[in-house]
Amino acid sequence: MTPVMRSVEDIIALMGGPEAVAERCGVGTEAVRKWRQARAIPAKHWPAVIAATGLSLAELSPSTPPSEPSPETRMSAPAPQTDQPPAGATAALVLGDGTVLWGLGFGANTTSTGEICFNTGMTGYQETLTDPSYAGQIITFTFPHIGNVGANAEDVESITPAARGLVVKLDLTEPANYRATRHLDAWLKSYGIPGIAGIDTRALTARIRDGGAPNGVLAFPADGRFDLPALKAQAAGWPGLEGMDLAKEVTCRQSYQWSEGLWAWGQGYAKAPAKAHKVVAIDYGAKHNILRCLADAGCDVTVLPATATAEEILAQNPDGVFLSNGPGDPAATGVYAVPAIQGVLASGKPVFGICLGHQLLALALGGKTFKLDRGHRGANQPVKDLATGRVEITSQNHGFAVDEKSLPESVKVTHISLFDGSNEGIAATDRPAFSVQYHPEASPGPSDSHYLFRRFVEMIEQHKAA
Ligand SMILES: NC(=O)CC[C@H](N)C(=O)O
Repeated sequence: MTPVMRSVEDIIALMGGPEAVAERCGVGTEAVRKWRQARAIPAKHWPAVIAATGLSLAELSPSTPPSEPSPETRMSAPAPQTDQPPAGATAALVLGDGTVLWGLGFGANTTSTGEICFNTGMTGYQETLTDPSYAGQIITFTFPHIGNVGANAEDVESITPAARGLVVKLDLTEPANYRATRHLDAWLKSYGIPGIAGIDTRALTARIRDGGAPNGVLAFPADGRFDLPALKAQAAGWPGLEGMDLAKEVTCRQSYQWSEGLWAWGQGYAKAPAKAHKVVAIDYGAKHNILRCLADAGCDVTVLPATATAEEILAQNPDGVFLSNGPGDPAATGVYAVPAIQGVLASGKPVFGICLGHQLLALALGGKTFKLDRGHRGANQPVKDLATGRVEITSQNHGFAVDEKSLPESVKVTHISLFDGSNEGIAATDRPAFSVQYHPEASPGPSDSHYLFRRFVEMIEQHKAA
């Protein structure tokens, strides 16, 4: 793997377009067309490119996604020396296999370790960064303009962001939005989160697509010194998300009441309407907008820590129990969460789960989960409702999934992903319990699936009436 700094398209644009490139390199435009197709410029032309752009050698190593190289135009020269920071580089993303990607640091001067995933959302980076399900992960944003609307105090999904870092293509610009109260850089610094810009995020995403999400280290040292052997060892030595219970790190320490409703243009967050039903929400790393959606649907929400036992949950005498989203491996969190959920199911109370809550419900009902080769993260993921045939565009963020083959007869599949056919929803046929893998609360993303909160409340109403 070669380091990734500039894409071929970027280099061509910098040089003034394909004709200019052909002229500077002394080739025909057909050759340039082939380079674009192969996403690589033959090494013998690099001196001409360096002369025309003023870029350093290390910045000129176009990525070559493993699945798409065209053999005749593939780079033939040895990869440039990556262990020396190119001029101007202030941060490094070091992958578990020793690959070093250099870039410009922003946010906090620190070093952080995690799984490098990618998110395809074009909006809502602040909500994404504050989604507790990103604990243990460094997020690569495929959308290049991250930071352009700054940061504010409203678009947050938790009190303290759990994401370990962010990787972006373009350097952060000044915020241009009337709601911005801070620069994203200052906001990240205040939470100790490092970022790196100048990375060819398309190539990094193609790499994750082809080889799975690597573990890595994002280093933005204040003194500009990189101990690469130590960083490589740190990246290679990180155990990975499988088997990791991260819910216990992000859950609330004690129970609390939630009363904020949904956000409206010009009004901010509403006071929740009259509360008809008492719902206990188990916080495995709950996004605030889920709690807002429950409150908006008429639920009086009491939030309990992830480790709450069935007795503690049922002692609240809830009309329904909600299982939240959260980070890490569901099987690891399931060690203590599954017995609690099974106790709740045995009581016959309605249960609704989202994302990690969906996976934990599946485990509690006798199913299994596994790590996906390619996680789903973005705000535009199509899901099919098998009962109606309708397609919902959904917000998603998960790296594990429910194994449909493992589900007992008493559990039916209700939703599937139209991207890869993986499971997106289940319902028990013998009790009032259902869940979805995606995020009906959006934030960020579309609100096609808000009806699920209504469905939960209807289930509670039916159960109360019975
Ligand atoms: N958003 C979530 O709840 C994520 C669930 C789980 N941590 C996964 O990655 O699959």
